[in-house]
Amino acid sequence: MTKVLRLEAIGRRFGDRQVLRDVTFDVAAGRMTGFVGANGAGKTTTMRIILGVLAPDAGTVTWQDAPLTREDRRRFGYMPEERGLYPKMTVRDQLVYLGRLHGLSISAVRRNADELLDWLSLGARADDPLEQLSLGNQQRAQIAAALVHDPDVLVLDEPFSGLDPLAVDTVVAVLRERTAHGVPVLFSSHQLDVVERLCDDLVIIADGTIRAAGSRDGLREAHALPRYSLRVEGDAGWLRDQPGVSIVDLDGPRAVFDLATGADDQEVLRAALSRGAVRSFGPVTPSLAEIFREVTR
Ligand SMILES: Nc1ncnc2c1ncn2[C@@H]1O[C@H](COP(=O)(O)OP(=O)(O)OP(=O)(O)O)[C@@H](O)[C@H]1O
Repeated sequence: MTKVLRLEAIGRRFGDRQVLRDVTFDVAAGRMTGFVGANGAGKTTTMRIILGVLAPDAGTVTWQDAPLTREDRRRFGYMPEERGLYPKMTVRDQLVYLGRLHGLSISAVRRNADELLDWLSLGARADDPLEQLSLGNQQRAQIAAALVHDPDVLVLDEPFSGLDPLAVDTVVAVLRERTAHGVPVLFSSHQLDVVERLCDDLVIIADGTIRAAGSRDGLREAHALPRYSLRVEGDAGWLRDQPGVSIVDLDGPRAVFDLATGADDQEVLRAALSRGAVRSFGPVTPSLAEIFREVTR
């Protein structure tokens, strides 16, 4: 039995619009899986199908190799796009209420709620109604709500939107603690820099189809170009005449260039050293933004 949440060949249409087509990917135990795509690509629809809020027209979602049951889904933590806490209820009361709804004992749920609120730096606001909190703090409360019942699987729709960089780090620490206990975490985000920094695995969706899925580092390698960056002491203009080199960007001592197939990177390095000091030289790995542009073109 593998602790994997698996989507296989999921299809969904709204009216005559096919919004998901053959959506297949895994969210593995103990991994943070970033789910990225443009507006309307199908992320929220996919997450709603995982949670059973919406039924697929085709395909299956399995957890630990078996089709998802209502009981499994009770053990999932979900942060929906439309949020959905009660504005007039205090933060702590809603967490306790939600934890009880998921079947936790009152003592367990109080303990979890207080721990999460502390961890998310919301302890001082625990007895305030949600509507009196800043938007960023309301967002933290939503995250606490998704986590309060110690879920087996976490599905979070845009958990980092509206958070400042420090708050992002706080939330990441809380999620990492969950993955360290083997929980699979699927989160959607528009912030490619944030996803790049903190996901282990990546799923890229465009127009309802999966364009790339796999480990972040594996995808980077798979999409790597024979591209290099070089910084020398003097002017790097000589690179223009170096065999096999095509310049991508040249700015005084700094250059980014592609190497033709078969050209030797060490040859370029030796050429640089023969002209003076070399401050840095190495391959350039593509950023997530570049991979995203390439696979969604
Ligand atoms: N209930 C619905 N009825 C009709 N069309 C819908 C419905 N829900 C979603 N759609 C359409 O399905 C497509 C996918 O929407 P979805 O919300 O899943 O995208 P998303 O990737 O989450 O986008 P965003 O990043 O903007 O939240 C969109 O074209 C959307 O208009």
